[in-house]
Amino acid sequence: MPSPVVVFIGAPASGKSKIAKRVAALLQVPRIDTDKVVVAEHGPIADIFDNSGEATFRAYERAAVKDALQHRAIVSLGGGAVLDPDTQKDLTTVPVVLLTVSEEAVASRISDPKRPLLRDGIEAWKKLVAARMPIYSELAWNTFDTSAGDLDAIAEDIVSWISSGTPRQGVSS
Ligand SMILES: Nc1ncnc2c1ncn2[C@@H]1O[C@H](COP(=O)(O)OP(=O)(O)O)[C@@H](O)[C@H]1O
Ligand SMILES: O=C(O)C1=C[C@@H](OP(=O)(O)O)[C@@H](O)[C@H](O)C1
Ligand SMILES: [Mg+2]
Repeated sequence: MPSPVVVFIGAPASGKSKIAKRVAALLQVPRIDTDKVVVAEHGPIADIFDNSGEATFRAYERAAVKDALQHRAIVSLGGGAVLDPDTQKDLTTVPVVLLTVSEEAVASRISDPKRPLLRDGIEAWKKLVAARMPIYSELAWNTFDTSAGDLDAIAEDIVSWISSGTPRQGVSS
């Protein structure tokens, strides 16, 4: 069965969707963003949370992740997708890139109302990230920080790592 070239995980607004798009373009491989799949199938994420609740969103998300992981693609997950135990299990066998971002750098990126879990702003982001970091770190084969530097340069660094055979480097401090 085909499997992803690389899967992006990490905090909301760490740059997963944007960087995955650039990496896919550089490598000329299809890109699948699981949030985009959920939106195409079920409508805006904020509406799903408001009308049906987070559990329903997570079920839609898990279905999108399960399908995405069966394609040879660059895959970007939503920040909370790794909370699902089956997704954690699935991610043990594919190259996983963790994107990180500092609290200072992310502050200006999270005003977008599309993320219902961040309606309380930076404090909500900090809590989410602190709770999830053990899972992110456990799954990551390599980590790239997006706090500084432009998106194209970060994407090029990630492509170099992929081209070198995705060696496991763990989480940089
Ligand atoms: N290195 C960066 N420099 C500047 N802006 C960035 C950088 N990385 C991400 N962003 C911005 O942060 C926002 C969130 O990016 P996105 O790819 O949607 O993150 P995620 O998918 O991780 O939530 C976007 O507006 C994007 O342009
Ligand atoms: O962190 C989360 O739980 C979420 C992150 C979002 O994706 P991004 O990480 O791409 O912003 C999106 O899946 C949803 O709003 C929930
Ligand atoms: Mg995204």
